[in-house]
Amino acid sequence: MASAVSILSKPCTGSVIKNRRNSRQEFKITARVVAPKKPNLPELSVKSIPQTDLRVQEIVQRQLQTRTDDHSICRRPDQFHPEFLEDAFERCREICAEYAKTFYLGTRFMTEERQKAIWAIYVWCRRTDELVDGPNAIHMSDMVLDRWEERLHDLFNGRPFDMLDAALTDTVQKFPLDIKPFRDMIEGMRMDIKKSRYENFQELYQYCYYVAGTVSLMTVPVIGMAPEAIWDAPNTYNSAVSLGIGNQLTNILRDVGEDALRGRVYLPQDELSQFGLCDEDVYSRRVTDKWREFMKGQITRARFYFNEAEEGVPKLDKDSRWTVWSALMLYRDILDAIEENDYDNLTKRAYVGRTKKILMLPLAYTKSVSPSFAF
Ligand SMILES: CC(C)=CCC/C(C)=C/CC/C(C)=C/CC/C(C)=C/[C@@H]1[C@@H](COP(=O)(O)OP(=O)(O)O)[C@]1(C)CC/C=C(\C)CC/C=C(\C)CCC=C(C)C
Repeated sequence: MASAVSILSKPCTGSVIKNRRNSRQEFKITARVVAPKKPNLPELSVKSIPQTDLRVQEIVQRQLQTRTDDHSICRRPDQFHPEFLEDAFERCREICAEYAKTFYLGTRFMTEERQKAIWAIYVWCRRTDELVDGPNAIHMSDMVLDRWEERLHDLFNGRPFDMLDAALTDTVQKFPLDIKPFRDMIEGMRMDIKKSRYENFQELYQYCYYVAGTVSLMTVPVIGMAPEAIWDAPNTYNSAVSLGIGNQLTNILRDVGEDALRGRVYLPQDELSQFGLCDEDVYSRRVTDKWREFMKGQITRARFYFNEAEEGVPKLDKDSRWTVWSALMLYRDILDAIEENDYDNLTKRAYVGRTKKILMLPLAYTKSVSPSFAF
């Protein structure tokens, strides 16, 4: 994925931490991260593969290296009373179970420590999103986001503001999480309040990275990598970011009609006009042949990111692969559902039925253990 990678032209070395900071391993990165193969899109959309440098590899390198000294100050194992922490994680679990049933189900296949960490991350992401999308969004301003960012710094430095922040403080003390993806997500919220149109795919990609690619950078240190794949960490993180991008692009395609009701069009304006379309066509809610052709290209591109993501799953810790295959397949199926709706995402919301979701779980499990999907 061109935008999210910086080309690693020479090998570099360092120490890597797998989940727990005290289990370090030496690693050597020799991989050359290359721009992706172009998806088979109508010609007008191909040039939209982004080139923006989001400095993802800097985050990857930092996550792989020993935490810096300023983080060590907050490593006191007895910082929080165990009962307080238990309550904090229980609250995170409840929120995740209530608001994100599918994610919650996915986390149930993980170890207890990992589950708790993912719930804490989920809750932080949800609260961040609520600032701009929730009932108090009317009070949203740059100042509110600045204050939220200050709180983020505080919680990373062992000074949580409330119980839910404390769950994340405990998580960043146990797993090698970097603050940058969290700050980038806040940046995505800043972008969302300022912008309701995206000129081209590069701009849209940047938004998707901020609000979803960042989730991947937050979760990989928790779900862990296979020890034999550590040397390929940069490519694995790229695949992980692709999963976030694929998910967000899919969300956007699923929600075109709903977003339009809020005056938002998360589709590249230049591509709309290349297909002879404009905002008015979105607002009119009429599914025309032009719209169908346009949607085919958008769906192909979203699938391209899921295919990129697939390459990374076998490089994850074996205990996490089932969950990730499930997430990937569940979201990708939404694209099939849009096709099944004959590309009507203006008046209908595509969804994957319960039976299909349940049937998909053993398939995901088979992939997670099958040698043909092994690294
Ligand atoms: C089975 C299943 C779904 C498993 C869960 C996998 C998992 C650990 C996900 C992370 C959960 C998390 C911390 C979410 C944060 C909240 C957030 C911002 C979610 C956004 C998704 C859509 O949410 P929304 O509620 O708007 O959508 P619905 O209306 O409910 O459809 C996001 C768009 C982000 C999604 C991003 C990911 C799922 C990426 C997660 C990355 C990995 C698990 C690493 C994968 C690694 C490789 C190598 C492929």
